Amino acid sequence: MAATHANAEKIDGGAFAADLRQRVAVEVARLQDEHGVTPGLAVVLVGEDPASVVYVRNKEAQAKAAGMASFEHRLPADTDAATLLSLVRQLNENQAVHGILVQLPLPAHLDSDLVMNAIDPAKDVDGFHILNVGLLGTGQKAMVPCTPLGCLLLLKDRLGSLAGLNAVVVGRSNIVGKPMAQLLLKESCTVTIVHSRSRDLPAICRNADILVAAVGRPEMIGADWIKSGATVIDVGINRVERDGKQRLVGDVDYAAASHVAGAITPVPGGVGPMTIACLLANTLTACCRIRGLPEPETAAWP
Ligand SMILES: Nc1nc2c(c(=O)[nH]1)N[C@@H](CN(C=O)c1ccc(C(=O)N[C@@H](CCC(=O)O)C(=O)O)cc1)CN2
Repeated sequence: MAATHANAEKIDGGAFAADLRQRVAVEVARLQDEHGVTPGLAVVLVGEDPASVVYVRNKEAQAKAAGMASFEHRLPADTDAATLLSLVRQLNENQAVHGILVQLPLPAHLDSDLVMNAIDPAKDVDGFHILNVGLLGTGQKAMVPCTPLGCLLLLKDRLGSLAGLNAVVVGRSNIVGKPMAQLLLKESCTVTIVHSRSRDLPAICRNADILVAAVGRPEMIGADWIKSGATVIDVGINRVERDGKQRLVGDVDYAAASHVAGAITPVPGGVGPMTIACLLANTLTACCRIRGLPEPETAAWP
């Protein structure tokens, strides 16, 4: 039986993201006034995966709302690799484009590593290019993947220094789990990554001051996996049917975990909105670096 804690604080990622977007918009306006430069974000969607269609639409709308130029590219699901790579090369050359994002997942016939590594690393606002992966892994100035960056910002806002805390990351994906672990390590946490083959997952998680759940399994993490007072970051976005209705739930059983955790992100309204806000912050940072201008105040890394 897990020790109970007064009801956990709900970490409002929606509000934090709105504030970050606003701060990015202020810096974009300043860049235009002082240097005549407008940051440009190119978003590429291949196919019509329903969730991706929504995410891409939101990215474009939020880029425009922040005063950026948005370059939108929709390609059919049967697009071949040569066509996609040719578009990426054109965007690499386009001086009005400072950030390039190819929405994942790509259709199965396309090799996402090949596509990510074709993006100019300076314009890789997703931080998925192998050069940025290596820079992050060695603690150097990199473009940092948006979702883990959003998680880190929420954690630092709540906890201040993370040094010395036990952090457990559940999931080892290249998009979230691995970069999240790197970021926490850079913050001097003691980091453990667990995954489907790990032994006694609940016992390892119960040792976590910070628990980041990124497995993609609806409500897999219950109250008895959580240390009393821990900060829980739920990256999962799972669509489930409950009482005949479609609902969105995380990887953590929110209601149960709330009685044990000290603070927890909800789904929706937690990590999700931070992903796009961090994308805008990365695009602004990329623009400043490419133009040789000082780093913007919203550049959260390193
Ligand atoms: N090239 C990339 N592809 C993907 C990324 C990424 O960072 N780069 N991440 C995810 C999807 N994603 C952004 O692309 C994303 C996911 C969720 C949200 C979000 O705002 N979620 C809301 C709920 C929205 C809903 O109803 O579905 C929330 O959690 O509150 C934004 C962006 C995979 N692909």
